[in-house]
Amino acid sequence: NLARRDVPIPCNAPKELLKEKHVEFILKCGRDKQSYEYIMSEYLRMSGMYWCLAALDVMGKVDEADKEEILRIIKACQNEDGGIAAAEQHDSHILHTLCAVQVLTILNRLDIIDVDAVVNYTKGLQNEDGSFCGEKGNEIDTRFSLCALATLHFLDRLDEVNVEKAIDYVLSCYNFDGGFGTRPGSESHAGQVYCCLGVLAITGCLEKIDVYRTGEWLAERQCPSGGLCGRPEKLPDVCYSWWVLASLAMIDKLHWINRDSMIKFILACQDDEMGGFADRPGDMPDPFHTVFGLSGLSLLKFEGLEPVDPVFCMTKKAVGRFGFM
Ligand SMILES: COc1ccc(S(=O)(=O)N2Cc3cc(-c4ccc(C=O)o4)ccc3N(Cc3cncn3C)C[C@H]2Cc2ccc(O)cc2)cc1
Ligand SMILES: [Zn+2]
Repeated sequence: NLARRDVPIPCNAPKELLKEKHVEFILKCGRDKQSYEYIMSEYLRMSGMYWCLAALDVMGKVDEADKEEILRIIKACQNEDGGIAAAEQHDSHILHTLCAVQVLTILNRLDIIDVDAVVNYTKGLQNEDGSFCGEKGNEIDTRFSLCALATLHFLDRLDEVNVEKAIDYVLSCYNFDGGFGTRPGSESHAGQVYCCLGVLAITGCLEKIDVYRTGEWLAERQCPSGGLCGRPEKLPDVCYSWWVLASLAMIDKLHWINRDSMIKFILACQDDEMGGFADRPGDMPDPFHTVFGLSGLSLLKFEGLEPVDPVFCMTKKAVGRFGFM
């Protein structure tokens, strides 16, 4: 049917932030190492650590994390090629390399890894046309351009790759509708818009696109429920809230979204028993949707949360660790 698919918000959905429950939910995720979820999510471990730590940081509770255990795992996950893997004995990947660098930036402990080796690994992923692979010789995706440039940004080593070509490649993925896709000519998707705007924000080139056109494409993602979806006809999902809100914040068009209905949708995605956020009201919560729900609320200036940086989905405090910011 032509009516945009949407999700009803149950009348008994949570209407306030259940902060203490979310802290408990996140701390439990890393504690029970025998649980089915923990073992099955090994391929996500490094990313999961970032999603959990970033969620604690937005809530001002980083000190509750087991820092020594986190540092031990990250040290054990740096491979010979300089990259960092999801877990021990896994292959390096730029997604997990960035997550590890983000965790170490939040903890201010970049000293525990071989930074030069990480830079060398990341450089090796750039192709002739300026694009990046996620791992050597594998698929190309604008997501990996953001991961590579964000990694080098935190290591203050952006000059080690061809930034001009990286920008040209991202601009070659800019679509007529104001969105961005995974590769030139690919369909616009909120996640790719977020990654491509992130590359342009890190390199100070946001003026190279039509921010009004892109702002319109982003604002059109809001559904009657207040939720945001990644593409037309997709159901709203709290992680899309982050991709769209962070993208709007980067181009200073956050006010183009209805703030009240957006907050109502995100709060409705909380699980009032276990804590945590699900992708939409009533589904199972997970750390991924929890960090993006909390960070989306923070961008909307919801009280009781630390201000976050829209490009990196980390607190401004953690990102501003460097003098040069
Ligand atoms: C449970 O099914 C999935 C599906 C995809 C993935 S993913 O790694 O390719 N990824 C991130 C992602 C993570 C979770 C999740 C569950 C438990 C944990 C523990 O920390 O994390 C759940 C979903 C998810 N997806 C899939 C998704 C989210 N909303 C709708 N969907 C279909 C996103 C997916 C891609 C991704 C996005 C951002 C990013 O930084 C990394 C990966 C992971 C689990
Ligand atoms: Zn989602």
